[in-house]
Amino acid sequence: MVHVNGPNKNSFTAMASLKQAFQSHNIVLIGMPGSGKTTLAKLLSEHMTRQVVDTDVVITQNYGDIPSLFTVSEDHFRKIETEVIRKASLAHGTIIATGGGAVTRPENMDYLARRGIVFFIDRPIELLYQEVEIKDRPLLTDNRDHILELYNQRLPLYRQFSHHTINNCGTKKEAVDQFVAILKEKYGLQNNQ
Ligand SMILES: Nc1ncnc2c1ncn2[C@@H]1O[C@H](COP(=O)(O)OP(=O)(O)OP(=O)(O)O)[C@@H](O)[C@H]1O
Ligand SMILES: O=C(O)C1=C[C@@H](O)[C@@H](O)[C@H](O)C1
Ligand SMILES: [Mg+2]
Repeated sequence: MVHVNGPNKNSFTAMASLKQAFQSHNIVLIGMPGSGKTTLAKLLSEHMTRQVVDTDVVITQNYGDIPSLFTVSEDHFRKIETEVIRKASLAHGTIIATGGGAVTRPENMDYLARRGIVFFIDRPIELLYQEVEIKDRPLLTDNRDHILELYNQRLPLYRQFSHHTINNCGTKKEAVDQFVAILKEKYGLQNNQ
């Protein structure tokens, strides 16, 4: 029996078998803009042959580019994001990469945790400064120091809403290895299934 810390703890214990439970669950990545959610979701999907849904990509494809949606208002973007997250959360066995601000609306995290194992991608702030591409991230374009403010505001939320943390301070492969180790140890991942 697997004990999972955090929200929506017991869907695993209720399922007939661990394997069945694991295969029906989504793997959800949350974390700061530029922390590596999109990148690691793709690498993990190659490793596990699961599909990726990247909510920022779905938004862009269906509603237009993110900076333009923010031009209407942040609330306009957030409503769209919530609807995209709601739909993405209905999937089974998918890897869901979220936008950095998904944690700012608790209903998003409710949807994602219903059948999601939620991983916080924790990338040190110095590395976010170095690598984050601010052009497509409207909340960061006016002032790079805003990253620190967002980090301080959101860190407690990323912790609160995640079941596990990936310390993305080494190579991308090391980060993927951390996912695999947790999925094997806690959820019975075998042969990448
Ligand atoms: N472990 C790592 N080593 C080197 N570069 C990394 C690592 N993790 C992420 N990066 C780089 O950081 C940048 C941002 O990553 P990515 O776009 O995946 O972030 P994100 O969390 O999806 O951001 P957003 O919330 O804005 O969508 C990319 O250039 C990616 O290659
Ligand atoms: O941190 C945020 O609030 C955001 C991060 C990006 O992934 C996009 O979802 C959008 O730019 C908002
Ligand atoms: Mg992304």
